Amino acid sequence: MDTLNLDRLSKLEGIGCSRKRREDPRFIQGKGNYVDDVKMPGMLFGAMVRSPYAHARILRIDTARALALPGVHAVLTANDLKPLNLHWMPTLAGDVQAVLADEKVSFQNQEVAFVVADDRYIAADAAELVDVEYEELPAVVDPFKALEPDAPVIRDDLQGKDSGAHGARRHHNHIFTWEAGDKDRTARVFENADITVKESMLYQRVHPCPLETCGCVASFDKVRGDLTVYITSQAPHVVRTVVGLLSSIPESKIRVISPDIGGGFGNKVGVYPGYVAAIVASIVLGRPVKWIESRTENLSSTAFARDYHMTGELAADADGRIKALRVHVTADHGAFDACADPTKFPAGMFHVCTGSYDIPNAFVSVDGVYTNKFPGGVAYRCSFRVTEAVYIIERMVDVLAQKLGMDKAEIRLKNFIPKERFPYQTPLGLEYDSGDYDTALRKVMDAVDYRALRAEQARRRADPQAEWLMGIGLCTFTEIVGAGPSKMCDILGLGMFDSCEIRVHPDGSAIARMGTITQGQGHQTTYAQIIATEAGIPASVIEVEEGDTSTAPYGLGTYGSRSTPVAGAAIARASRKIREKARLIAAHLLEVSPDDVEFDLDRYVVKGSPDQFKTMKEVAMAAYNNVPEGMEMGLEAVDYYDPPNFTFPFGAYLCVVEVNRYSGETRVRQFYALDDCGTRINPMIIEGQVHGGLTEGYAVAMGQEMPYDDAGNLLGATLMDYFVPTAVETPTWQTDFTVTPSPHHPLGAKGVAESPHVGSIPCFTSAVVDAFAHLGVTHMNMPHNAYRVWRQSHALGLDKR
Ligand code: PCD
Ligand SMILES: [Cu+]
Repeated sequence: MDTLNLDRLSKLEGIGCSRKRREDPRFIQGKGNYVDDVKMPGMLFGAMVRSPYAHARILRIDTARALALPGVHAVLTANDLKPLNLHWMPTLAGDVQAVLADEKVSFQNQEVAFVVADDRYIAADAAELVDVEYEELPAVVDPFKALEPDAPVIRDDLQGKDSGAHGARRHHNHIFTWEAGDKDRTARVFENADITVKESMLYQRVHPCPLETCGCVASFDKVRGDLTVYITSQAPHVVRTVVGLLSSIPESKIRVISPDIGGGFGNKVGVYPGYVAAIVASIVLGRPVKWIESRTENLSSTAFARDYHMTGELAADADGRIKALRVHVTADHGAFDACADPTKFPAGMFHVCTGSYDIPNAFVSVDGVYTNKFPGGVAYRCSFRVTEAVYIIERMVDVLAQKLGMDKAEIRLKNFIPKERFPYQTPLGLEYDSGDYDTALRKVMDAVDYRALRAEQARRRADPQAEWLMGIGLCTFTEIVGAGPSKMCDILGLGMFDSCEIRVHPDGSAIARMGTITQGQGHQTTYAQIIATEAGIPASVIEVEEGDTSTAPYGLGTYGSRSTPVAGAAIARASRKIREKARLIAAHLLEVSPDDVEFDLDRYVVKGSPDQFKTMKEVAMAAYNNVPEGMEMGLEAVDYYDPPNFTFPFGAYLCVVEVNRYSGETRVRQFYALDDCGTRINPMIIEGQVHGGLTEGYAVAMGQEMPYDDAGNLLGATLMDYFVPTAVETPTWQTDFTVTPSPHHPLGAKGVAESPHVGSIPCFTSAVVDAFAHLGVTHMNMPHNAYRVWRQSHALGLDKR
């Protein structure tokens, strides 16, 4: 391209450009607008009264003392919600959840009553004046114990129901059994295999812990009958539909606005009791009501992640060819099944657990179980149980390599799905769109000099005095993102498409609106880049707006790295519709046939005579005064995109750790992350997303957990206990990429934001275990904090001086 064209190209700041983030100037100046910044005239504040017990009968609630406190306007309990039929609400998983506890509580910090007062302080004081009399019941926090015959009944409301939203229930605390694959054939392969390995592991309960906690401001206008809800939600349209269904207010009278969001990470997909309570309070009192969670409320009641007890088995030939995979999961869902998954998949996309490998036979089953823990099961930087799936397969491949005495990299290279085999049908029912795993892993091995690392490790292992043990971890993962094809994926019956609407103004600038909502990812920056390339409008004059249901087209929201695969495609297609109409207008202006005009970056050129052209800016003006005979005025387009399949980003990660045999301290010496997300829209944003995902992966692998005591007390729901790494703890990341475009996405782009989280977690475990692997250790459960790692060292006698 000559310099003139390069100049025009760079002015567009389109796909592939590391354009600076449009949203940052307001964030770094403290000018963001979050839910807690919303202030309305006459606004009241709500606070929750919560249960101190994990399991108890409620004998009596006395609100008199609270109501007597000056400044208190109302105290809502289940009894107030009953006439409205709102004391229970449906969950995304087809279960129901108590909004305010009805007769009994089933987890610690469960919502019992909602106090509304003039300000936060009065509300908090009044919450302490609500007298609740409990009769404590035995609690169960272990899903295996919950399935014992005489285990306490957690859900009285389900007694006698032998089936639920996902089929048969075989015990009063059993929720569902979900299966995929061929059980009998897989069993036969295991019986006849040369080698089999088996390992059980816990992917511990964690919490997404966004910086901004959950909250909303509900405002019901009694005169007009309109309900406006400002909410920190990853799916504002879905919230509008749910609120409409629950309240019988028509959706046309409900406006849901997600303003700036201080991180979502799956925590802000669901509808929580606090939202319902604030909305009801606003309707009852006719005044705006704000409810904002405290940190402890966030960490103990809205949406945990993981809590998967997994057993994996692999069958292989003596030379290391994998023949079959079998996995069983006991999934602890807490007291209500509120997992945020597409309706048909109670274990999300767990069946991506055959990973990057060509495994001919597989069978997976998942049992969901109730315990006295808070509900959730959200996709914490993971597209619905994908991180659990990647964890089990990556761990099992390591375990198999160990049993065979093979190198971890070698066994992977031997079993990868070859790139010629895509689209690839997995034995668990998915079709991978594209991949090139071999190239990715080899690139990483070269970049880090894998052989030299192994040689260094061998020397270290041979030295009995070495204080620091060296471990090398590998992970070659396949993600599944972009939920999803409506034939497979829906939420409450709504297909998981997404949308884009673009309006080009007479001066050539534009506004674009989508059904997704950024929580920090930078959509305002990257979406404009797609339009720039596809419609020839400079990104700098495109406003991107999301999150207001009164202006944005309906969409299912942002989670599961679905924005690029789904909304990104809608944006490309809407832009192409604009481009097509613009071409007809340009031809009209140039007085030639439309077939003789072609699109060139930012203009329409008469084929063969580059001097004859109309710029997109000129066309935009003409769209409002001079269009071809019979054409409608204006220049706008809408697109609703229902993807034909998911996209399957992948990556190869390597981690080197140093483990102190005396203290258990683990230092990450090197972390090399190669990601392939197909076509890259903004390389700088991708790198930032990868850094963020790796840091959250480090958090989960090395420190995050939500432990309970036997009475069901959550130990440590504060940031004193719950590990959120700062710049001090965070290792240095090295990033790299390959580009394998998705064949079915209009831009070839796949999601990227979750991959680093999903891929890094097993990589850290792989590295820590590897430090002890020569002594026969095959697995260590997370989190790999110093105490737990020291215990391993101690068990092997390594900590003796
Ligand atoms: N190829 C490509 C891809 C992508 N990109 C970019 O990057 C980003 C991202 O993307 P994605 O992957 O598509 O994704 P989304 O959908 O957008 O998002 C979501 C994600 O995102 C992440 N990241 C982040 N960041 C921030 N800052 N914040 C937040 O919150 C967050 N979150 C997280 C999570 S968790 Mo879930 O919800 O759990 O499921 S899911 C998730 C954006 O901006 C885009 O545009 C590009 O450029 N290229
Ligand atoms: Cu997940």
